[in-house]
Amino acid sequence: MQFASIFLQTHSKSLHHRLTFLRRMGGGPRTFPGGINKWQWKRLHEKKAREKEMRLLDQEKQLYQARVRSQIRASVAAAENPSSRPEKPDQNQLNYGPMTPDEHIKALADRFMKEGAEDLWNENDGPLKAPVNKMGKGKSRSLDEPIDLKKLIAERSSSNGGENVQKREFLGNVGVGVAKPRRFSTYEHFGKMNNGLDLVGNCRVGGLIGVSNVFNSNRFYYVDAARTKSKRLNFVKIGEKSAAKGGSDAKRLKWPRFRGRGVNSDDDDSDDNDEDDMEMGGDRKITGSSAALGNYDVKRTKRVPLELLEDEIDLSQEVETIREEMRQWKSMQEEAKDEEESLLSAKRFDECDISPLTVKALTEAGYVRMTTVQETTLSACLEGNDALVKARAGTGKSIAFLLPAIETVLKATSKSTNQRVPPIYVLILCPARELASQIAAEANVLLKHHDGLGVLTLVGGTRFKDDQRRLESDPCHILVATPGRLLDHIENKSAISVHLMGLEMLVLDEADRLLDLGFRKDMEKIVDCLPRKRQSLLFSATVPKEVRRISQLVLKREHVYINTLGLESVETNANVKQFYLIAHHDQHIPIVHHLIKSHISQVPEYKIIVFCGTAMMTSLVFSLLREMKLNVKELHSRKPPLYRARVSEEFKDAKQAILVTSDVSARGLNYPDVTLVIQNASRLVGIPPDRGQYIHRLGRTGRQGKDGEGCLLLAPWEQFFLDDIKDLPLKKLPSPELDPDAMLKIQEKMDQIDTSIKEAAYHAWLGYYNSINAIGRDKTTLVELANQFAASIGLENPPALFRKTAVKMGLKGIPGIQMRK
Ligand SMILES: Nc1ncnc2c1ncn2[C@@H]1O[C@H](COP(=O)(O)OP(=O)(O)OP(=O)(O)O)[C@@H](O)[C@H]1O
Repeated sequence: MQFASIFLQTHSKSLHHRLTFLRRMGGGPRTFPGGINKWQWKRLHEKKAREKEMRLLDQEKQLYQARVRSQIRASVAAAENPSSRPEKPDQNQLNYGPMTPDEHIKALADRFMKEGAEDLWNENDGPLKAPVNKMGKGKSRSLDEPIDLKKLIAERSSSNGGENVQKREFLGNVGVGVAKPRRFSTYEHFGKMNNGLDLVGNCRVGGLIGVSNVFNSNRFYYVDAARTKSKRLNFVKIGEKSAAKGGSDAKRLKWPRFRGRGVNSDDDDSDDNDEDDMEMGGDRKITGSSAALGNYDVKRTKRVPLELLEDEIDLSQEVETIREEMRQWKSMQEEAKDEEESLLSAKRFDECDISPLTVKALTEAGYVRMTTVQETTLSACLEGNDALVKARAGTGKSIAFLLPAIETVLKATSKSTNQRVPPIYVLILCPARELASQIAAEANVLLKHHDGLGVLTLVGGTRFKDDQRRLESDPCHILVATPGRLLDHIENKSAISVHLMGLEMLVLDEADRLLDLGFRKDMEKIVDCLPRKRQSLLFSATVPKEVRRISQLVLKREHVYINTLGLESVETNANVKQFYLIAHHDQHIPIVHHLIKSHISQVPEYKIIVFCGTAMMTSLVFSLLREMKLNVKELHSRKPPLYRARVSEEFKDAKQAILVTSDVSARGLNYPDVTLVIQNASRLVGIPPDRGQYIHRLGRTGRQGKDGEGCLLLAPWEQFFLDDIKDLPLKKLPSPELDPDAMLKIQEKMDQIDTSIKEAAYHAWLGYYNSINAIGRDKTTLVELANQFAASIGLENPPALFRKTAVKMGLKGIPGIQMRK
């Protein structure tokens, strides 16, 4: 101890000197994390700052490209139809049309501008106002006329930039000929430089000071002051900059394009000379030094001149792509117009070879001219041919088969003598009760003046005995039935088989549905009981190849195939705008709610149908939307027949209503003036089982040439379905911004919904997804999906429930679940 104290006394002074010396020479104490010295620390952070800078430059480049594209788009669109789109759409309203240039740019900015670069975007951004109005001075430009971007830019510059250049307003501005000056930050500091120049400064990350007319000055300076925790501003004095370069504005700097950091190393030295001296308001001097450790990340990077960027982008290709898009959109619109025109043919009913009494009834019902499908099929059917007819939804197929059906009955009754059992001459089969009732109602309209001819329906949900009584007491010539109930009668040896002995014509409406696996067996049995000598007519909006093959089951070999669509055209109505939206499951219900609300706000006489995968899911979605105080009705197979009939009638007559329904309403039902069809919030609603069903569901809107909209909602893993409908003109919608309050409320309401409804929906969901085999396609296990689904509807203890359900349903071979023996 003593030795130590003597040593300290004698050496303390020199030790102190040595330590001091060491500190000076060695870069100070090791206070930086990781044991690195201050220079390493500085270099590390400079590197990070450079990387960040690169990212921002890249994002800005993409935004620039987007702006150029948008500019072209605006000019082409405006040239074609200056008033076609509003300049600034109402943000609260959902717009299903093509994005305006503004929306397009904003969407791109949202996509690219991440990581602290949000400030590069603000509301003043966006494309020019339709340039043709100013530039073309009223002249309209043709789509094919080449767009001279340079000229366009120069004209913009001269029209709005001249004054700015004189005044030298330093307003941030990126883009080609941007009409409005752009401010890049939410925090802006306006001041006057002591040389009299106006200045807009910036104290947020990504702040950018530019010159308002980029094509005259070519300079951008980047100032990042966010990391300097003090409120100090860091500006680059642009006036000095040009002086330092010894050049006027006319002299361009040869900066390389996005090379390395996007900064010309040649200019780095001169930048140092410029060191950030700037006076604001003539009395405040702001100084920043890049040599100071605290300011290591103060950047004064020159942005790449936009002219150079312009060279880099292959504009001709961009122009061509955009032109092509515009052409497609235009041709779609024209097609929609043609569609409306071509729906009705020139031929009138009174010119046809049909009973004058039928013509009278048609005229009274307001039908004077035939639709295309009616005109095309009538003569072939009257000649007695078997026919397979394909025509778009809502084009009048029902009357197309009812007219020859009535003629058949008239011919048959005129021939027949008094028979003990009055025969049914025409049997019309269709897949759903509501559709059967609708067809019967339409037939009654046409039979109005045909005394003694009658129509009857045989559908499920009614008492068997009642059917029998009606058949006996009220003999009919035309029977409209669903396959299940008709087969019940045939198998129970009711009088129906005898009535059907005299059958002359069999009609299958929605033939592809009746011949698919769900109904095939029933159909085979029914057809076996019918006389072979008959005429058969098959009608549908979709006729897949396999259905054509199976149609031999019903049709004669020498039948005619009438396709009113033409080979090239799509199966959906051109006047229906189709969109799809991909979003995670937990967002689906809020999105459905959002879509409905937006639509209601835009369309006063709205009529919306939301399609769900199963009856129980329909029930769940209905309960939730009702809790959200929406004017909803529910229609699915679990509801009693009278209730179904009432709801269907109410929705038909309603001016404002929302129908949440299962596929019982997907086909044939003619609800007038439906404005929007939503299919499908997959978790809770369910993607359509196939392409055909998508088309039929969509066909509930845009009927008789009217306008309509359809939105398909998919979960990310359900995107495979898009392959099945890739030939249809669907456009992708960006995910909407959901109202957090509404989301919260939906969550609350979901918690209030009865657990039994949720469990039933969950059970139905399992069966549904198992049946459409979605799991195999996506390699996602049903268990995972089931758990996600359960969580999204707030169902507790889903694994146990799943096991129970899986065992009950006999779901085998599903990855991720062990079946108990
Ligand atoms: N010649 C006509 N003139 C005017 N309207 C007609 C004519 N023919 C049918 N309509 C009307 O067109 C609408 C659609 O008819 P219909 O239900 O028969 O279409 P569809 O082709 O069978 O549709 P889906 O494929 O959905 O079953 C109905 O409201 C019907 O009254």
